[in-house]
Amino acid sequence: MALHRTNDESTLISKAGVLIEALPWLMDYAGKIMVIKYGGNAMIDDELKCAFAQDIVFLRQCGVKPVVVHGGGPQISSMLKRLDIRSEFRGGLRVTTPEAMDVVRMVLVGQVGRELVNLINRYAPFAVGLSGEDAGLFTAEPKTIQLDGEDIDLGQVGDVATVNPDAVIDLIDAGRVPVVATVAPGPGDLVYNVNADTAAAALATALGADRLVVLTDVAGLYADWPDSQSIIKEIDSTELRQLMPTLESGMRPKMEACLRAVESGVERATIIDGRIKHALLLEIFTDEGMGTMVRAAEQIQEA
Ligand SMILES: Nc1ncnc2c1ncn2[C@@H]1O[C@H](COP(=O)(O)OP(=O)(O)O)[C@@H](O)[C@H]1O
Ligand SMILES: CC(=O)N[C@@H](CCC(=O)OP(=O)(O)O)C(=O)O
Repeated sequence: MALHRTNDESTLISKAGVLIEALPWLMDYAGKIMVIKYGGNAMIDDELKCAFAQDIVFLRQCGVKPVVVHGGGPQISSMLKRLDIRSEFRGGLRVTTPEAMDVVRMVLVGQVGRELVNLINRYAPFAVGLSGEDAGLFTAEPKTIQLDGEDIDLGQVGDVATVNPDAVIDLIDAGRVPVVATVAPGPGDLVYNVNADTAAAALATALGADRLVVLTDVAGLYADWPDSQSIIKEIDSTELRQLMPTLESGMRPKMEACLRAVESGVERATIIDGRIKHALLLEIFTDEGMGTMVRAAEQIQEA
């Protein structure tokens, strides 16, 4: 025999309220492709990683088609340190020597990707890991940047040159959840290190995804970093373009990626705080949402 634990009526009503609040969002997003970028800085501990995996399974069970693109910057840095290989960031990107590239590939594909696949598959056999090297998913072209008017050589760092999303679409159609690591083949028979935000935006565009959601380690985009009063709730692409030169470090490739995505047809790109448990579900299924949402200026005018 099992007895009911007594819950007062208001607790029960508020539980039902949470479910009902999700209803319009469930109806809106069923059948839609959502690219979710999981940054290495948001993979703080096992509990958070498990909660992320649960959120992905939850989305999939609700009929959403989630595609995970993962980072792993801090995990790469710690392995490079253990192996005594020097690495530095310029303009938010890791200068990648051939020696460092072996480590990037090993950590992203063989460690971070594998772990996420296993966490999701604890619930149901949905997740399949792949990288830009699989089935021609991405090709890379060497990335160059300018800092203070100077050309910077980033080594084996790539931008996405082409995307062939067929393998990802096959997996989605089979009810799977693709989990993508962002290394990609490019010129000179080399493999390139592609920033995960950049790759997520390119994949979201190629898939015609409805949404790009980026989990990171801040509450959102700050207009005046690090003034905590300056977190932006919503910004359009024109305003973001103006803010771009003021952005520092990892936020620059991230916001560039969001800009590219919304200007290429992704309806919304959102930056959320992945340090909060179940941030993804809170963003997708609550009216309030989380973090900073970017939309194309033209789209807001049309609405
Ligand atoms: N304007 C800004 N708003 C928010 N964060 C910023 C801003 N400028 C710089 N940052 C930094 O960018 C970091 C996020 O980028 P990054 O470390 O590359 O994250 P991830 O590993 O999730 O890709 C934040 O932790 C913060 O230190
Ligand atoms: C070129 C470049 O910087 N590549 C990144 C790839 C991983 C990544 O983007 O991870 P996060 O999302 O956790 O930052 C790196 O080597 O760290």
